[in-house]
Amino acid sequence: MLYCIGLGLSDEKDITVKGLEVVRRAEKVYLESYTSILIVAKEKLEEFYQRPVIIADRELVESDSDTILQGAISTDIAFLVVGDPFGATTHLDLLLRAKELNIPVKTIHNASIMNAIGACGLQLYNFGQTVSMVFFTDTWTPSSFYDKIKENVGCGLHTLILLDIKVKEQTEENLIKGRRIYEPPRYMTVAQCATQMLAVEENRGEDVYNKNSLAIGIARLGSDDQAFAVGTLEQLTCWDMGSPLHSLVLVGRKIHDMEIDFIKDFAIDKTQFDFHFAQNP
Ligand SMILES: C[S@@+](CC[C@H](N)C(=O)[O-])C[C@H]1O[C@@H](n2cnc3c(N)ncnc32)[C@H](O)[C@@H]1O
Repeated sequence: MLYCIGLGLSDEKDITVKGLEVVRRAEKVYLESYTSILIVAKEKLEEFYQRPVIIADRELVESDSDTILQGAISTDIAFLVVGDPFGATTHLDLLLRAKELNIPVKTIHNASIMNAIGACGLQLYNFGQTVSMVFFTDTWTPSSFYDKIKENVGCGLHTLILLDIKVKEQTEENLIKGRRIYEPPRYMTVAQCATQMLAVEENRGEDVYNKNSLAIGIARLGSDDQAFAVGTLEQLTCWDMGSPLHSLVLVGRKIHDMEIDFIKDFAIDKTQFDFHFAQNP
């Protein structure tokens, strides 16, 4: 059996009792390591689970999945995913391959950025499509997120923006020379996201949002030092929210008075909040 087990959002103790029971008896325990991270290192998980944990990078999960799946034909294999196994990235390719091999799959769910986001004070009912923001390069500034935000804004809905994670990146030179040397991991910040959003708005010039639009920066949701910062996109371009992971929510027009009262508490500048709120396009 292949068990896909959600680890929740913060540390080793977020795993459910059901999940922990499987981890303790599974033949092998893999940790998917490229779509999200916990605030603790793998060693901390191993100590708490009392089991060795094998890091599963993108290559192993997407191109070499049989290495994981062969074991699941006759034994129990635990595949750990930070957050919920079906929150954002769904690993459908792995599940389809398991199906082809007639391997039964069981999922043990957990909190995800997709549902815990309500902690920022905005109601899940009022969110539109979730979008992803990737790191722009000198030659690549994808803006497909913009059209989805435009649809959300058109309906007055909030937009959750998930931010890029780059692990095991290689320089052009190392890639060409086939060297397995990797750059340090990069996690997009709220400030980088706000900056890229404004650059795209300037290019498109459609005024879907602008520098006065209200947004909420979210950092390390679910951990003891989780942080929220409410401000205009312009304010957030230079707001430091500390260590990863970060997400950003663009606030929509459909907003209840209670949501307003709640988010006001996180305002970067409380004295300006009412003014900024009134200006929110
Ligand atoms: C692919 S998604 C997360 C999928 C994960 N399986 C889940 O259910 O939460 C990864 C992105 O979600 C956001 N994210 C995940 N956990 C977060 C957290 N604790 N605080 C803030 N943002 C988070 C970040 O933008 C991160 O780059």
